[in-house]
Amino acid sequence: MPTDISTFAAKQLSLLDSELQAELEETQLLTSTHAPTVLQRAGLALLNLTVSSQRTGFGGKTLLELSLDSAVGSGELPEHGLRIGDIVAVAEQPRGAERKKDREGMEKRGVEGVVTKLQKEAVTVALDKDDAEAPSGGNKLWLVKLANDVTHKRLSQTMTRLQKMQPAEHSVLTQVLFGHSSPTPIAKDDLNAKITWHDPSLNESQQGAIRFALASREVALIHGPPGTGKTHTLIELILQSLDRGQRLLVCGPSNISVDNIVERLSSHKVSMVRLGHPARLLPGVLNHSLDVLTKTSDAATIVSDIRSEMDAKQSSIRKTRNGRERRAIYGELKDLRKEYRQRESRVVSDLLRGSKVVLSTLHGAGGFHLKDEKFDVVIVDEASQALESQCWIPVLACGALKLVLAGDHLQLPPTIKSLNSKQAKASKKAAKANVDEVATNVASISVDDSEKSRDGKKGKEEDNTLETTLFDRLIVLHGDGIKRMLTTQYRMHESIMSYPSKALYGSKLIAAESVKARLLKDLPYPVEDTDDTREPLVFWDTQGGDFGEKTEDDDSGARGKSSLLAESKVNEHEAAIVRLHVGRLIEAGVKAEDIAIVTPYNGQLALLSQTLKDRFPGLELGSIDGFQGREKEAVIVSLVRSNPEHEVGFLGEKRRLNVAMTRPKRHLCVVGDSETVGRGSKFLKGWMEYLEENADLRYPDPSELQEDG
Ligand SMILES: Nc1ncnc2c1ncn2[C@@H]1O[C@H](COP(=O)(O)OP(=O)(O)OP(=O)(O)O)[C@@H](O)[C@H]1O
Repeated sequence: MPTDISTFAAKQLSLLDSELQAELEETQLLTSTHAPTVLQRAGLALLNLTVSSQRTGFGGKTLLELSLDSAVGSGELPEHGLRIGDIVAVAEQPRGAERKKDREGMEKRGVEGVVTKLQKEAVTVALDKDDAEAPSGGNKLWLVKLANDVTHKRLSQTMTRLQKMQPAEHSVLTQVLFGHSSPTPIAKDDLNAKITWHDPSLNESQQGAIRFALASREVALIHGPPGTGKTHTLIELILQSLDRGQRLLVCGPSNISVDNIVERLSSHKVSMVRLGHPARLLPGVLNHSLDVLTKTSDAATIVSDIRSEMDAKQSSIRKTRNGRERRAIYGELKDLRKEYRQRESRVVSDLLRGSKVVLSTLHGAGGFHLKDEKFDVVIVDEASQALESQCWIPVLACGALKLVLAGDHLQLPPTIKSLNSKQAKASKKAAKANVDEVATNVASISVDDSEKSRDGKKGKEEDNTLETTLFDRLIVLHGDGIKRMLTTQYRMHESIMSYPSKALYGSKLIAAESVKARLLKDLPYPVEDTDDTREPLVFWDTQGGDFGEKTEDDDSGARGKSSLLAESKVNEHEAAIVRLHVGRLIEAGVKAEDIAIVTPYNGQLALLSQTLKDRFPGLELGSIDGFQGREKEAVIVSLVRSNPEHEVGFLGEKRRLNVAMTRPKRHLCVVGDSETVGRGSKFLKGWMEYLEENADLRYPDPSELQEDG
């Protein structure tokens, strides 16, 4: 059934609005109810700053470097949670009694900008407005993090554009993406055409996926389960498309996903440009950044001359004696900036025009640089981690004829805040003891909905929600015929892989020869052969013991905003088993940095971190959600839930469990109560049964477990 494009876009717009509201509520709640010092402690503000330098950055923007006022003490900034790309306001620091009132007006009077550089002693902010007068001289300044509505603006612009398009303006690709026409059938000859592979080691399913993507006219999905070489496959697809004279726009939801591709492409001498602020890019990809190329290419001198002139003017502002002098300089800077932009944009468009591959985040593809650029194919990596509206940014920006999405819809989708806050409200009402699931990520209620819609059992209406990704929706719309799955995985021991393969991937996964029997005892450094290091799969079953979970207030004062909302679960006995198991692995010689502990509950994570971080430096501890995309030699999963009601909370989300159980290479140790967990869902029941039959089963002996207070 085709979807009405304008109705779809309108619904997305309203969902995006709720999402923004949820984010604003969270941030405003924090800034309006807490004193600046509290905000600083929570990592959301920096106090007692002064401008240590002012210069011109990419796009002619003013860069303010802020460091601690020397009257305040040592040069290092206090610990903070600011990240590059955060939107902040910089303003004069309010004094004494006026503090609260001043803070309320801060957004109006201060200047806004984006954090572009973080050093131990300074933070650099690129100001948004050209003519914003940077706060200068005299008083101390402070900086506070604001809600980021930039992303939202671009998403809603994109959806508004889609909404307003007349049917005649819809490209063939757009029509296929909404089911108004079917994808052009692929001719057998096209699929079997002779191909000279750049990488002869590609396996059959990878080659098949590339052939399929090359032969598809409008859309192709590459389904890459954990460790199956999705990015590896995309690199070959990019090279093959270039061989066919195509021009490509390659995107991912995060900077790291894009950089990963740039790094791997760079050995192939491809003419490419990476869009995006250099401060957010990996050092290894800087040579391909548009900003850096603009400075280093032959044409760059005409830009750098004028940049030096602007810098000189910027620094002279600080020496001015009155407002008139300052205004005069701002006037001159305005003219210079105009000239600078004209020259810079000539250099930029020459560079872009000469590039066969342009890479950027999905969001970055909506910038002005690509306004007049045309591409044959848009390729999106990690597409099941992106909102549908994000994927439309590159598609609409460059008039693409074809879209290739690579991802795995059976791992976790992007985080949706409005869902969390809805669920927070619902669960607060629903149960006294059961409020914790808001702490981490996606709500299981709605996730179940989207799972059903993937199975095609749900009505069309439910397909249009934020958490339904484009990847999901296209499978429902056009069926499995538009996707190809990669089936050889290069990460996990066969017994670690088997259950997720059977339960989620139609038993199609195959463990590559090189990994299927790898054990910890075979690591390339000395590891003893013990009961633990020769086992790929261990299950510590706590059923029947006195191993109940507890609900805890999360008052750790940690800086994630979620921690301010969360109550969480802990299970001290499980923590003791985890400590015992880690201790044994390390004693056998496994390096701490080769071991990770993951758990879905922040409370459990905090408890484990307290007692293990110092004892075993290098050991990694994290939430399951934060570990997506990663791998380790050994992974210990603490499931936490153990209660007479058989409540499993968000363990019920099989995509979360899938992520947890597919991170390890050689050893997976599960700690949990099979009695509680096994009643959670069909998937969990099956998993417990699989573990009981295939894992090395352990039953905790209380005398061995050392507990921490
Ligand atoms: N054909 C192949 N032959 C041998 N090794 C391969 C092959 N394809 C991929 N690999 C290896 O498998 C690992 C995973 O590859 P890659 O990073 O491309 O996977 P991915 O699917 O993008 O990752 P993720 O599992 O996080 O989605 C890498 O170490 C890669 O070198």
